[in-house]
Amino acid sequence: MENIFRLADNRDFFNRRCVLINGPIIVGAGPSGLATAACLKEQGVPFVVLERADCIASLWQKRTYDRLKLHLPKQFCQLPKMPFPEDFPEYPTKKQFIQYLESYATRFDIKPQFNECVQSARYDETSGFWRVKTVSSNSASGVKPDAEYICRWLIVATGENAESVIPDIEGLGDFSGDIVHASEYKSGEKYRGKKVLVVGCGNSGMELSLDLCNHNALPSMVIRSSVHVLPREVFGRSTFELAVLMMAWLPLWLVDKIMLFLSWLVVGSIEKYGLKRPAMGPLELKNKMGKTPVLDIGALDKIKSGEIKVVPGIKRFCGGQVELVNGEKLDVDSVLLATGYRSNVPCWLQEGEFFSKNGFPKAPFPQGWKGNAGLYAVGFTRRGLSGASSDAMRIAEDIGKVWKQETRQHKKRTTACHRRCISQL
Ligand SMILES: Cc1cc2nc3c(=O)[nH]c(=O)nc-3n(C[C@H](O)[C@H](O)[C@H](O)COP(=O)(O)OP(=O)(O)OC[C@H]3O[C@@H](n4cnc5c(N)ncnc54)[C@H](O)[C@@H]3O)c2cc1C
Ligand SMILES: NC(=O)C1=CN([C@@H]2O[C@H](COP(=O)(O)OP(=O)(O)OC[C@H]3O[C@@H](n4cnc5c(N)ncnc54)[C@H](OP(=O)(O)O)[C@@H]3O)[C@@H](O)[C@H]2O)C=CC1
Ligand SMILES: O=C(O)C(=O)Cc1c[nH]c2ccccc12
Repeated sequence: MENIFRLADNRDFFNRRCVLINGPIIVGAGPSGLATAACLKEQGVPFVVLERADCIASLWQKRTYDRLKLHLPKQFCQLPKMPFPEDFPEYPTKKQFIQYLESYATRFDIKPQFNECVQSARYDETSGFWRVKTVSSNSASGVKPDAEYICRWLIVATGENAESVIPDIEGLGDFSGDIVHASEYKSGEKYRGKKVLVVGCGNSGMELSLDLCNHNALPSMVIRSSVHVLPREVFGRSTFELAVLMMAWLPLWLVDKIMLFLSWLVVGSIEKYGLKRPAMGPLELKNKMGKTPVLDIGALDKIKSGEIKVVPGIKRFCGGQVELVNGEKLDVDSVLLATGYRSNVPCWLQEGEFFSKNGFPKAPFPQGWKGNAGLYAVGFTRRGLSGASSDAMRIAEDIGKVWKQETRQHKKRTTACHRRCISQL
């Protein structure tokens, strides 16, 4: 690869490969990393993408269930510079979305370095470069040595869902049945006839409970606090699209009130089924706390019919039983943890100014894409794929400007000088 230079003495004390990258490093080959890579290509900026998994979009390919579909209409989920194929439905399936991402990577000739997990990254004030250390995992093509990359720009694209959240609940470790996080659930097939406790009532908890019903399992869903459930469509129009249209004219609080009124018209009152609504409106809650409202695709009907039982918070697990905060005890065969995800940035990025302790940029959207010293973040807007696309375009334009200026100047320099720059590192 022309944008990678091996340093003269290219092994460190731990026998790590030391590699100088001419251009930015993108950490993560999910939709955010791919979108940024495509936009950089257009700007003529070379880059390297490092991905811990052995494929692109590993969240979608390896950590989601079979029946998953995009829950926002397709126009809100496509990446920059390449629309979805016209024959895709309004809500593409997971398979279609992955197919789209594969063709996206091919179209923009994006070839990530797979099986390389970024273990640490820090800015070296003295040299003015980022030092990025990776650990390689074994791949079909053999064992790669660990590496240290050195670069001017670091683009964090590891996602809001990098790690699964496993709650610390008394007795969970000793539970006698099987425990699976939503990210490992594929289908309800193997739960047929089983009593399944689904912990959590976000989009994952709701959709897994629905899938369990469709496979004749017996789900009980834990709702420990409150939740906004909105129908995915109102009167044949996407609820999300209606909200976006209204946001152009009306203040957020009013849009929230209208959304709740429309939801009430379509699904009626949900309180009588054990679902308490948060005090804050659905869009305000998403913006302020990052909590996504549930866009219902059928779980609510199953709750109304009693096929999904709603239960309050968990006190403890005891053998094959769960004790709830209201004192009720339930026999449980399996536990599904639909307890959400977290960013992994604090585990590897040695930086405390731009990113906060929760692994998200401190500045709210639309400011959280650019930090200091060549640091960028894409896909941490809590606005799904459309937020990632808007970050990606901003980042590429920003780096592209500097790149063009510098390459113009660089052309005037001699090759000898170029060599001197590298050997100074
Ligand atoms: C079940 C589910 C359904 C969703 N549905 C929608 C939807 O319909 N519409 C929507 O807009 N959004 C949706 N989202 C939100 C989701 O965040 C986006 O769809 C999208 O996947 C975000 O892309 P990303 O590239 O930022 O993160 P990811 O897709 O998570 O990609 C990040 C990549 O970084 C890699 N990585 C992580 N850490 C490291 C490391 N240290 N070193 C190297 N590589 C690393 C990961 O392996 C991964 O491949 C959904 C999320 C989930 C969990
Ligand atoms: N395209 C699609 O159709 C889908 C999209 N998604 C998206 O993926 C992202 C993640 O969603 P999801 O996985 O649902 O995660 P969320 O973070 O949205 O929800 C986590 C849920 O787990 C609950 N919870 C956490 N810990 C406990 C505990 N100890 N006891 C009881 N309940 C607990 C939370 O309750 P509390 O609120 O009280 O903290 C909350 O209800 C979202 O952005 C979502 O929109 C997910 C699935 C499908
Ligand atoms: O699916 C997700 O997690 C998203 O973040 C998509 C999304 C962005 N803004 C929203 C508002 C309501 C429901 C979903 C989303």
